[in-house]
Amino acid sequence: MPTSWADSVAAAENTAAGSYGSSNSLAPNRPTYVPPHLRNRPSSSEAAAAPAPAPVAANTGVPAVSGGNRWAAPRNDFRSGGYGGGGGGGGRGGGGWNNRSGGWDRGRDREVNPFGNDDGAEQQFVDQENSGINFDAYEDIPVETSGDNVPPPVNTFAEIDLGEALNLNIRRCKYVKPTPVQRHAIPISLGGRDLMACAQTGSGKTAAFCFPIISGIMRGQFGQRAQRMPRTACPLALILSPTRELSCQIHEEARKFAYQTGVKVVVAYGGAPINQQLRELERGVDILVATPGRLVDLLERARVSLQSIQYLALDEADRMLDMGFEPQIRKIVQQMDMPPPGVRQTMLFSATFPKEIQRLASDFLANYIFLAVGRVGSSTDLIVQRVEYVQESDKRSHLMDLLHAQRANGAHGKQALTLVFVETKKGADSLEYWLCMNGFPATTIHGDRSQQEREQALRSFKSGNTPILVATDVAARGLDIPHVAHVVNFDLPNDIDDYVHRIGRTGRAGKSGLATAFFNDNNTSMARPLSELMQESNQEVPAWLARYAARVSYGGGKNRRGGGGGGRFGGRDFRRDNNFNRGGGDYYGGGNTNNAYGGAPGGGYGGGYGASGGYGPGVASAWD
Ligand SMILES: Nc1ncnc2c1ncn2[C@@H]1O[C@H](COP(=O)(O)OP(=O)(O)OP(=O)(O)O)[C@@H](O)[C@H]1O
Repeated sequence: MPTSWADSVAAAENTAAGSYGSSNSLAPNRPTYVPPHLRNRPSSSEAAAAPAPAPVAANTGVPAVSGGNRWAAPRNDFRSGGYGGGGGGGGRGGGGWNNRSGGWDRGRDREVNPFGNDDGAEQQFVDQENSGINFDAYEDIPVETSGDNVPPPVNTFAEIDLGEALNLNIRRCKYVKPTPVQRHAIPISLGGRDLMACAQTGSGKTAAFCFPIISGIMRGQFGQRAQRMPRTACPLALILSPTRELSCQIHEEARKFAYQTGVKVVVAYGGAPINQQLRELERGVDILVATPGRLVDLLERARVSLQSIQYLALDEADRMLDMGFEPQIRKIVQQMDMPPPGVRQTMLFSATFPKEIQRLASDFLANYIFLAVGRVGSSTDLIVQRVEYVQESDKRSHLMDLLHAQRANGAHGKQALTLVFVETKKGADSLEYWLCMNGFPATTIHGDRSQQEREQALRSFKSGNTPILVATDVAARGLDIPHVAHVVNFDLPNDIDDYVHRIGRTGRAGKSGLATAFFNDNNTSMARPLSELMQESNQEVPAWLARYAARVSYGGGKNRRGGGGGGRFGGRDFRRDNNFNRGGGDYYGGGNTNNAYGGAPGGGYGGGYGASGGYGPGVASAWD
């Protein structure tokens, strides 16, 4: 039985044409390429697998925050003194609200409304859910926490005292209830605890680290910000991310969450004129969102000092700590003037967290809580994953085939937004050119394009003007592009974690999505991790891929799963490994698992949360 429209096409091809002629006996017996106009259409039920883009929802208008609020005092009213004492985040969680101005119209600066027009009544967004979010998809999601005295999760935003202005912005965003990672991570961070959090792509991690930071700054308990030099900016929070586009996106999101809270968010990233960013910084910054390279530049010019940092968040933390970025991150976090772990609060977030990276990351954390949201070692079930055996020389025509079928099945013959990942920058350019020549409006994003071109490409893709975006891994992580219907791995990555992030550009925020990968003999090292990942996320693994997976031995390396590799998101806290549990549990103070997938009976949440220390080292809690 065909399992996708592409399989249906393949089935039709099988009857219409000969075999691929591959000499490899493992390769599936596939016909030669037949142009789409010569083929039968796939069956209609399966054709629906490539969802059409929904209309883009416009932002609602935003009324001004009304009434005298608690943040009516002028900004920069930090109490004098050090870090608020207590170390280890002590004193962060409690206390009242400091007076901060709602909106930061100091001097020349007026806060621009990030929600767009101000013409809507509040009721308009209060009653509305964020369109298209399928919360049911998250209801049964397993959650695992480990560490000392894990604060209990919340079920609603109302249960958390985030502050009136931030709550209003949450409603403006139409977030009705917190996603699972938010339910757990926000109370942990508000409790002043360091956190390593692992949750699926598209599950709302950005808000999970932004809300506690904004709320904490609104409380304003951090004392006077010492300024060594008049032109040196001293942010209270630093959010680092690996790509310029992701930093921009986090900045946009954080500006919405911080609107009229008095908390100012500034972004700094490479490839854009530094002078403009310097001017922004001079006007004041509470939260700095940055890429590591540009930040190092600003630090070396002494235009930014990290001495007042209270919150450090690393988004895509495993990427930030892998070989490419680690030296820069160590320089920023350990060799400049940032307060040490235990004084600042540190939050690490990603959808993937290999154990070796967890080990590295623990240098940056103090007595942290590990949080895993999602079934252990799984990809999100919301993404339908297909793998097709395609020889290198057939990839273009095969892609064309997919795009034709997708267009034919799309609403009003429109092309659904399709993100095509390739390995090289040259490959991206040449595929883009070829697609355009063949009547498929495409654009490209990769490291050889100017920042202006990259941003323009992203805009053009998002708007649907060029519904096909050919990208290198620069677009693999974090980008939240609404209505991406299909991710095509034209060239498979060499690392299964990269695959997880790439396909995560679709199927976001509870929506469904489709991911197709082209596999051939150049990708044999991916056969096993790919088939395991597909199995774990309830996908059908083609028999030929299972054969490859069974034959190919893979002796370690990044794709090794289980033990050293650490699995996909939902991976386990590396402190639970035997090595780290010996000697009385310095690292690991307990584990709580809240999950529908079996496990040891007994226990439960109650015992794990008490101040008396939770579960003993290495003892897994009950699964609810
Ligand atoms: N509580 C919520 N209710 C409704 N929508 C939400 C909520 N939280 C986040 N979202 C939306 O979900 C989408 C995905 O969120 P986000 O980009 O933070 O995911 P992520 O977990 O960081 O993904 P990735 O791993 O790919 O970086 C965004 O469009 C965001 O606005």
